[in-house]
Amino acid sequence: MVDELTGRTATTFLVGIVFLVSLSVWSRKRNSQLRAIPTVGFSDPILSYLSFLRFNIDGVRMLKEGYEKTKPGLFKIATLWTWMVSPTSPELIEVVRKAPDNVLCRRRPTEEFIQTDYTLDFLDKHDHYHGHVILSKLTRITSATFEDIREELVLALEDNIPTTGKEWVEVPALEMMQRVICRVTNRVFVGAPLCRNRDYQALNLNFAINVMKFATVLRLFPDFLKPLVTRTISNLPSQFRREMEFIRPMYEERLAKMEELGDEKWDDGPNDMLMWLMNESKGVEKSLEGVARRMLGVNFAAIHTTSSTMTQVLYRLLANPEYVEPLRREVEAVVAEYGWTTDGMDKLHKIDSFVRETQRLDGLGIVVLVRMALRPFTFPNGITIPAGTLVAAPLSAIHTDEEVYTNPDEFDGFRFARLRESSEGPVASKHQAGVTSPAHLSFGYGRHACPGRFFAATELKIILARIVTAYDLKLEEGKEIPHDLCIASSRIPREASVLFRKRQN
Ligand code: HEM
Repeated sequence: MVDELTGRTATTFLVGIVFLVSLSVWSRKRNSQLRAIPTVGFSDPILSYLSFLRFNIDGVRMLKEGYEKTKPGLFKIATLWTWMVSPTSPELIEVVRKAPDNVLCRRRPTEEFIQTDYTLDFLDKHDHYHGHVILSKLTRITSATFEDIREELVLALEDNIPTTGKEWVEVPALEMMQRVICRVTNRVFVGAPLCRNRDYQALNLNFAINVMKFATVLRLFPDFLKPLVTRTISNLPSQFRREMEFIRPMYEERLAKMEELGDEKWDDGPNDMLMWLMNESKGVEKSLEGVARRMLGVNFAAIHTTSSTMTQVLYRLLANPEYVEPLRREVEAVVAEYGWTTDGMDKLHKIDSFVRETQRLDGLGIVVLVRMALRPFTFPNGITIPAGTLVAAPLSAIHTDEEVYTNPDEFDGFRFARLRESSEGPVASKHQAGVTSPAHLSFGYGRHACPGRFFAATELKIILARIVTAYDLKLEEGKEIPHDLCIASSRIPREASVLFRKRQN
């Protein structure tokens, strides 16, 4: 028995050694091709794994170090299987932005991270038409849709912040924002009353969490086992079925009407995401199942991103309460002149700036424009990276570069409002929330920049405007805002209780 155990331990040990040696040989090879690029942490094939571990908890500092030492060049940091190469100048970022997808691919890193083949394969692989729908339809919010958003927001905040009289109520900020944003967003995706259905909201909120959990488990398995693991434990198919049941009545009614109209245009037809997807989808994607999956996918992209950002905005406001009064005054002056309208939203420069500044310093990730080289790629400085290398812009370092921003580490809520007022024409609009550039990358940059960014910016602004004008808010005595949780390249706000009451002055 003891002999058997010793034998088994020795075999495991031997397999481990062989594995590490092969890994080392293999990574030495990949390393040699990138020798010309300075490393943050260890360049040595084996020790570089220590740097990979460090990146998981200390990424912001490592990016800053690489950025400051190598600007305007390139630096690299070890990831588990490959190297991540980071461009540090606007010119190099432009080079990455312009590279075609068959050279620097956007889809491949996401495929690995979300395991899209087994979770959301329909979203990326076969047909990306929802991106066009988001950009062309969701961005152009009509005044009727804007009025719907406002109405839903007022009701959603009342339901989720149950204030009575002058009493303060304690609300978990992140959870509240998730519910509010899920409901408001779905007012535009499926309309009322479905957007108010708690089970429908829970399905859309949990779907994203379940995808991420399942992808984390799947990454532990070799490729050949993934189909089996998916068939055995994935709960995503049952969620697709539930989404189908929720939208079935609307889908079938609309389909019948569309068939009845034939080639004729449905002039006063519904104006929501469900309808846009039904109109734009083709072939199998037009089926109830195709549209239901796509609805879940669009919710996946929209809800947690916006609600985490809005939570960060709220935390910045709590940490800097001196902004509340000037924000209130701005909203009241604008609403008095334009009402709660899209035109009015465009005039909320301070609100806009506060959101953009929060995204500059907080945001949801510390790198962006993440691409994988599918073939060797040569930068203008002559350095070639081999296929399989990751490329990613060091967002957190760029956003805190003193050559780009004055007092870059200071939260200056009206920074972008001042920049906007001191410039004119198209240059002024560069500083608006939702607009991307090599200096402000929270929504990405270039042809793969977030297509939902203008909608997200509108939501964030109207929510902030409503909260400052309708509520007083503070933290409980002695409590502080928790720092965001930074793991590897992701950054998410933690939960905190916030005290709200109806506005008193
Ligand atoms: C504050 C909220 C949001 C943030 C911070 C955010 C951020 C991002 C970022 C950084 C990317 C990747 C860009 C790149 O790879 O270069 C992205 C992609 C994407 N986002 Fe957003 N997003 C937000 C809200 C939304 C909303 C509301 C929607 C939809 C309604 C949406 C839909 C998408 C889609 C479909 C993509 C993939 C685009 C492509 O591959 O071409 N996002 N987003």
